[in-house]
Amino acid sequence: MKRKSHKIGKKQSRKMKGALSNSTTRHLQLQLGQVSLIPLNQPSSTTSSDVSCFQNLLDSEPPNTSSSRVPLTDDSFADGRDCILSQDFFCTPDYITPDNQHTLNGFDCDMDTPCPKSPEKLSTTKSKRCRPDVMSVQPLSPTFSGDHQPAVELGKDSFADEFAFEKTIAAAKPKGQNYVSQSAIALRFRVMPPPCFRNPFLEDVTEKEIDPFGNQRLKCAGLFPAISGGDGLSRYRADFHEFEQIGGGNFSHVFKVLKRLDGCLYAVKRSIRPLRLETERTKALMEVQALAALGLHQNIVSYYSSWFENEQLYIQMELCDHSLSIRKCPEAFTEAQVLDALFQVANALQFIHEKGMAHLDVKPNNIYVKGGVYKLGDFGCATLLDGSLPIEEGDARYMPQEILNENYDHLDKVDIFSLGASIYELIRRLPLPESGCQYFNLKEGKFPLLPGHSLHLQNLLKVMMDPDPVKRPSARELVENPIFCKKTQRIA
Ligand SMILES: Nc1ncnc2c1ncn2[C@@H]1O[C@H](COP(=O)(O)OP(=O)(O)OP(=O)(O)O)[C@@H](O)[C@H]1O
Ligand SMILES: [Mg+2]
Repeated sequence: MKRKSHKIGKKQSRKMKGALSNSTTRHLQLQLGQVSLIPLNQPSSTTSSDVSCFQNLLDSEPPNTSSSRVPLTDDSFADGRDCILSQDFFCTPDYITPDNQHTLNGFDCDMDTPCPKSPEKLSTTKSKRCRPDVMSVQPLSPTFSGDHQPAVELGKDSFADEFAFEKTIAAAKPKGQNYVSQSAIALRFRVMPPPCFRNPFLEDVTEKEIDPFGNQRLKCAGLFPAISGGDGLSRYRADFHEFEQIGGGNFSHVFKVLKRLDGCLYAVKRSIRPLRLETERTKALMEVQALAALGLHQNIVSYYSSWFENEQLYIQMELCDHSLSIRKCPEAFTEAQVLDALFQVANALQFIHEKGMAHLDVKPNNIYVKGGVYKLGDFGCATLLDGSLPIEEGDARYMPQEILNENYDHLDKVDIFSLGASIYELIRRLPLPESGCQYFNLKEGKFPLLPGHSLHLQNLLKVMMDPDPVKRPSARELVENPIFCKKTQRIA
């Protein structure tokens, strides 16, 4: 059985809902739509309800253009009180999601491609406008100096409404009454940056280069937990619109999401159980660190970003169509399809092994397909070939006997065995046995004939699953096998 100590438990839902008064709603809509302004005399204890309101607005259906706008006579802006940027808002991105973005309307978006085309540039974009007499604050900009260049371009409709709205605010509000306090700026740029982790998969980087604040941070015990959603706002909810759950393993749920800011589809993987202990977080981070250290390869699922929230790890990845699990891919593979999958995953393994890493959890569930391209994912068991990192083997059904016996001398050949076992399963369309005679036969590379498939392929699978790791081909040798000759000629 798979042993991944960092990924167990049940999903914890933390939706903050709160009752909204009309004025608070308008106020928060304004925060979402324009700038973050909280009256100075509003007690800081209102933070949690503000958060709830903010969350509610994010969770709610996108309002239509006309009703989503803040009434032009909003009291909080007309009364001329001093305003300060909300503390909460410093911890969350400030941008304006186009009204139609949730449904992808207005985007020339092919749902099959991970990056739908951006909307065509409109002649009037918010970023081009100069608004000298309107206070404009961009919490994400490096300074709050009043440079009136919003970072986000808006659609035409949004633009017209926003413009009318801003004009009214400008008229209603006496000049010089708004300011951004120094303490607010300090909050935005927290005194200490969050911790930097050493990536164990990357060599030749000194500790100092990685974390120049390391010494100071020693004095700040307790900072580490603060990265787990300490401010109560959800980066996931703020940055992404969730469509549906597309997968779930023993330890994570995977969702198809739209990133609000760039309008592209991604997969976000969230650990099911909160990672309360530092050791758990460090272990979970290894998946991210392995992906990040590997870099790009067409047969490896691309990694974009990751963060902790509510003590759960979120990993933003390239969205693929589905995995090769029997459930998702029930039809039998032809020999040509099998060779295609074998060749492409072998390429991924060659890349991984040449970077000094082993995957250690190769199986159909962890091989994804995207437009005919096979991609290896789930690096939760990845480790270094030299044995300098802890080793946790993946699903025992796909593991060779030596690793189950804790012989870690040929970790690259573990992946070769697992790939052979995965291809065997793909051909048979039956789950591999978990115990019994057949289970042990497979560990010795013994399996019945595979009707409809060439002897060349069957012999290759047998040698990939040889009980002696030394006799198994390396990933490079596999890729160079003459069985793929036609294929490589085609690619060349
Ligand atoms: N980038 C992706 N695109 C599409 N589907 C994905 C992606 N990543 C994961 N999935 C789906 O989610 C499932 C679970 O993902 P993953 O294997 O990474 O989670 P896990 O909890 O580590 O699983 P395991 O039980 O294998 O340890 C996959 O089998 C696949 O169906
Ligand atoms: Mg998996």
